[in-house]
Amino acid sequence: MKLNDLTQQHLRSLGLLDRGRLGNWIDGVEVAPHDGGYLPVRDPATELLVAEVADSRAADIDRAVQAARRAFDNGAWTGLRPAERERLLCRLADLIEAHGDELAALETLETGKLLGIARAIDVGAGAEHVRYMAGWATKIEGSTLDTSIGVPPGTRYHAYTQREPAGVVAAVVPWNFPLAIALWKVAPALACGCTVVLKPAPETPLTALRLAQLAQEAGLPAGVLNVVTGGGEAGAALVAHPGVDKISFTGSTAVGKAIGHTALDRMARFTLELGGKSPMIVLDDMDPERAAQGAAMGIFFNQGQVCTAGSRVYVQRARYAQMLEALAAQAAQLRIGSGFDPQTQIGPLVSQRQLDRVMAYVDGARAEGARLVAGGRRALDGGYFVQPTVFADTAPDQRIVREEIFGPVVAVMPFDDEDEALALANDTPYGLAASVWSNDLSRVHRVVPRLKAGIVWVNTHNMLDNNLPFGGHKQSGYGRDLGRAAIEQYTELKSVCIAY
Ligand SMILES: NC(=O)c1ccc[n+]([C@@H]2O[C@H](COP(=O)([O-])OP(=O)(O)OC[C@H]3O[C@@H](n4cnc5c(N)ncnc54)[C@H](O)[C@@H]3O)[C@@H](O)[C@H]2O)c1
Ligand SMILES: O=S(=O)(O)c1ccc(CO)cc1
Repeated sequence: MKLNDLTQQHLRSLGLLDRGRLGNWIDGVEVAPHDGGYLPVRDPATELLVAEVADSRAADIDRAVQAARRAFDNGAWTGLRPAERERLLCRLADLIEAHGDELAALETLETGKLLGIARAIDVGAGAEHVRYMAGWATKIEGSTLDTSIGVPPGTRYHAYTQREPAGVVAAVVPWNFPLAIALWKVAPALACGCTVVLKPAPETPLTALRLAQLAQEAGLPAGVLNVVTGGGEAGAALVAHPGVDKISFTGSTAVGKAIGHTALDRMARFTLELGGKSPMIVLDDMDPERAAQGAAMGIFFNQGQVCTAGSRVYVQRARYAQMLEALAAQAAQLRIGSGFDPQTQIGPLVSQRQLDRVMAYVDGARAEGARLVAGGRRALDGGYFVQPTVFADTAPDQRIVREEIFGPVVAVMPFDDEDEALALANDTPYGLAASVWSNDLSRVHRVVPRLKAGIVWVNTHNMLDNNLPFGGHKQSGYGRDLGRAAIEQYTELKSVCIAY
């Protein structure tokens, strides 16, 4: 199969055709894998091979961690004045923006996502995030304390706390927002004076490798940001490496738990951003058309490959039929196609594996007796496309209600009162996000505190901000990305006590 004309035209204009084989980025240079081979990177819209990247093994990981260790220990980055780190990170943000067309095209090429989303979120919000975190480099502070122990008599103490960089950071990221999520980890780590080994998902390594080159162009010293490509084996070797002080992972809950165990064995610090099964609660004072629009955005944005996707929608019974009809109509209208086509609203899923996984959930839901009201089939010829799919009247114990699908599939269910809505919404091991849809402030204030989720939206869904800490309750994670909270994740607190 050939790259479709649109993709080809777009990539040729940016000089991105025929990327060939790409090695790891270690210590400021491209390095071929030591003993592993190469992994294919495919365009999900056409299934065509677009590049091959290193399938890294322990020796490659060791080389990258050693480079990051040297760069940390020699003080070339950590020892810089914070204002200088800020300046270099701002330069990196400028370069990300200056190469925005290229980075967005690479992101669409490897994920299949809409070019507009790649431009706005992975590139636009990503660059803003680097700038936001650069600002923190000069604002990391501790506190002074008045100690009054008075032992031995006559001795006084002056005490203070300071935050120090956590050390060498292993950042392991997924494929849904490859550049944005990489930057959520790389930017605060670098702002705090850490050095980084970044491992992107095997499906989406291209923007991470380009980011490392841009970091060098921005003036970051060699070894400060290293990128190793590969799959689970590479990730496992990285997080188990004794030279890694801090692990920052975004991905599935199963892998996150395994990483947590590995980290605890040597007491490495860790942040885990994991899966979700996020509920939307629509109260009966809400306009069902508006709620349906919100639900469509909540579940179909990025083909549902969003960890906060609103994949369970609970609607108060008086509005249930209307809202279901409106949501099904919206799902049926969405235009499916290449992410490079500006008319497209739903692109392909990221891989054959993800397509098979999502279709297994859809087929399983049918077999379990869920009522299909929209979609339910693969779309187009070739490529990993799935129709936006709506199931109704699903039961709390069905797999599409309990398990994370990570695709454009939503289950819509009725409820009678707020207590029932909250019981259903909280009936999950996950606790990443939730949304409430109502214009009645008293009802909103009653419901929000009772939702067990790291972020709760009111009359919106999937909205993140660089300033707003993001992470999960329950099995959706440990620690936080974004905002000031992220700075705490990449620093160690030290107390200093001086007798005088
Ligand atoms: N909470 C969040 O912020 C957030 C954001 C996006 C995605 N996610 C989650 O990510 C998942 C989808 O992404 P995925 O399929 O790439 O997840 P995944 O857990 O399979 O892989 C994530 C990353 O971990 C690596 N990896 C796999 N096995 C590993 C191991 N044993 N040790 C170390 N690294 C390993 C992968 O190569 C990849 O880079 C979903 O569950 C989704 O909810 C969470
Ligand atoms: O990383 S994710 O949680 O999947 C995510 C959610 C929302 C957005 C857009 O605001 C980006 C990434």
